Amino acid sequence: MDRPVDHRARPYRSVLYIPGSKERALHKAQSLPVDAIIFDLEDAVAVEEKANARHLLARTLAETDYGPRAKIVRINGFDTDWGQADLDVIAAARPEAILLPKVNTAADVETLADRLDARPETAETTIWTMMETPLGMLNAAQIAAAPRMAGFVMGTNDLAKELDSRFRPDRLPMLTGLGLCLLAARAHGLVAVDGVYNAFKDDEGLEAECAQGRDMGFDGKTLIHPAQVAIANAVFAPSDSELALASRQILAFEQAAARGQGVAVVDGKIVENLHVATARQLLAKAEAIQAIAAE
Ligand SMILES: CC(C)(COP(=O)(O)OP(=O)(O)OC[C@H]1O[C@@H](n2cnc3c(N)ncnc32)[C@H](O)[C@@H]1OP(=O)(O)O)[C@@H](O)C(=O)NCCC(=O)NCCSC(=O)C[C@H](O)C(=O)O
Ligand SMILES: [Mg+2]
Repeated sequence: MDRPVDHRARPYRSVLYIPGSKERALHKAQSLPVDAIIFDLEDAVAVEEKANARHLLARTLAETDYGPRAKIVRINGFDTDWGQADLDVIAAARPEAILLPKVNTAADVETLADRLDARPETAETTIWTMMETPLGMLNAAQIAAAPRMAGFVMGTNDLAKELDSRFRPDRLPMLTGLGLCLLAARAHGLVAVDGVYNAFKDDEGLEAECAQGRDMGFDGKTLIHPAQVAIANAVFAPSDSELALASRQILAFEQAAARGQGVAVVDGKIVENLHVATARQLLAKAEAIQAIAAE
């Protein structure tokens, strides 16, 4: 039997949006140390630029080597005038993943999956969804289980609009929705990336929001400007002290196991096999980050 694909095997600490209409930014991304790029044809592209942007993006994807960065294309929804044309043009570039905005139900994903199934060039393309509507968040578990699903991206701007909530540094109005999506993502083995921090010159605010997202369990943060990349990469990478502790936990547990015991104690805290699994996961993540840095 085939082993299930581990969508979280590669890092997604920094996921940068680039408007598909901005040629200079599309080229700049080749030199930025991001883990993934979302090439955007939706909200970052003005209506009058939609057609040009999709052709510019298809050409750029065909001609440009983005190295180890994961490449995700956000198309417009199929309930707009542009969604189907976006897919028709972008499919030829064999995108790794298509990101569908404003998804409300698993049926939205199935519609896209059927259209991908119908084209040989998108046989390997996975689906990511923007989680940004109240209905979508309430249906997160069914959406996560839909065909070809590989990742969730939180759309906190749209969610704030829909909730009519105010910006708060602690993101209290968002936490229920973010938590529902994280539960669904983890239940179905998906990547989960946190929403953007709009004030792209406020490093302190960004760092605090990244730390909150990391504490909650997100894999990384979506970003809107290159100046945000270093902070997200640092906050979502395992720290030196976390790695040292993980190594000590594994060693202590192995030594305890050799003595026939199922529990070790490190720094006054118990270490059981589940903690060892987390420690191994952390070391694997650090290795994956090193591997893409070396490419
Ligand atoms: C926010 C910006 C409009 C600022 O643009 P600009 O004033 O041009 O920035 P700079 O002059 O500081 O740019 C310096 C250089 O960096 C390049 N650049 C800028 N932004 C990007 C980027 N995103 N990716 C790659 N490169 C970028 C510039 O080209 C300059 O390069 P160079 O001249 O060679 O030095 C702008 O940053 C921007 O448009 N950001 C993206 C906005 C966006 O994508 N928005 C949509 C996604 S957010 C969203 O929709 C979330 C979700 O749906 C929700 O609901 O929450
Ligand atoms: Mg949005």
